[in-house]
Amino acid sequence: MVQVMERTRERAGLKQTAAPAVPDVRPLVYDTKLLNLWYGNHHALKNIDLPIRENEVTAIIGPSGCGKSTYIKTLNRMVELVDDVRTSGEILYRSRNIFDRNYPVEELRTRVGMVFQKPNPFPKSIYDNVAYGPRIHGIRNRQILDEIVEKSLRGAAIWDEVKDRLNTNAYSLSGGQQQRICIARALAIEPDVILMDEPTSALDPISTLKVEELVQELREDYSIVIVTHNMQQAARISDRTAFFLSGEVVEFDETDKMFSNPEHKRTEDYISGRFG
Ligand SMILES: Nc1ncnc2c1ncn2[C@@H]1O[C@H](COP(=O)(O)OP(=O)(O)OP(=O)(O)O)[C@@H](O)[C@H]1O
Repeated sequence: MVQVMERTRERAGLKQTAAPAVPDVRPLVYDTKLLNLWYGNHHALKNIDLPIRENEVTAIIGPSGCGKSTYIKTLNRMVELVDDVRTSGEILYRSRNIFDRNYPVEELRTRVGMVFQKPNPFPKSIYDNVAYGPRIHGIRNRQILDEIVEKSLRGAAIWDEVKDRLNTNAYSLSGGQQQRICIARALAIEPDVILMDEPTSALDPISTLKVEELVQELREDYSIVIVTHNMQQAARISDRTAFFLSGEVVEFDETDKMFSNPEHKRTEDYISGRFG
C-alpha cells in the first residue's frame, strides 16, 4: 500500500512540490454544517461537514456522480437554479448562514467568483469580457476600467499574451487562454473566494500546467475551492482535500497526509486507483 501511495505521489510530482505542513489556524471562510441536499427524491449530499480556510486551496475529489459539482455550486447558491432542489443544514460564509431567508444572494455572488469546466467567455472582446462584472457594478470610468482589466489579466497570468489585442474577440484565443480570461473575469469583481469546477478538464497538458501554476499564485490573495477528477492535480496544488463518495465526505485532511497516509480504506482504494 505504501508503495502504491509513493507511486501516486511520485506521479503527482509531490516530492518536488509538496506544500509545507498547513497550519490549522487560518480563519474560516466557509463552514458547512450537516448539509443535506436533494434533487427531488434523490439525496445528493449527505450530512456534509466541511471547513474551508483563508488563503488555502481546498480540493474536492471523488468518482463521477459523488456530488462534487453539487457541493461547489451550493457554496454560491447556484444549485438553486435547478428545479426542485431542497437543502437542510447550514453553510456559513464569513459566519453568516447563506441559506437565511434574507441573505443577500447577489452580494454572495460578488464575493464568490466561479470558473467552470469548459471555458465560457462571452462572445465579446477580451477587454469587454473582463470589464463585464465591474460595468454591471456601475463602473463606467474608462481609466478605472483599464486599470481593473490590466490588473485582472495580470492576475490571471495572461496579460503579456493579450495586451496588444484587447479588442480581439475572446473566442479567437486557445482553450487554455480562454480559461485564463475566465479566471481574469472572475478576478475583476475582486472576489474573496474562487470556486473552480474542473477548470482544466477541457485543457491540454501545457495549458493545464499554466492554470495549476496560476492557482498556486492566486492562493496568496484568495481562498480557492477546486473540484477535480485528477488526483495528481489535487496532490500537486491543494493544501487540503475532501474525498466525496456517494454524497458523503469520507475523509477530509491535509492533502499531503491524505495522499501519504489516508485514514480510511475507501480513500486509500480511490487514490490508489482501485475504483473510480
Ligand atoms: N439537476 C439535477 N437533477 C437531478 N439530479 C442531479 C442533478 N444534477 C446532479 N444530479 C445527481 O446528483 C448526483 C451528484 O451529481 P454531481 O454532478 O454533483 O456529481 P459529480 O461528483 O460532480 O460528478 P462528475 O464528476 O461526473 O461531474 C448524481 O447522482 C447526479 O445524477
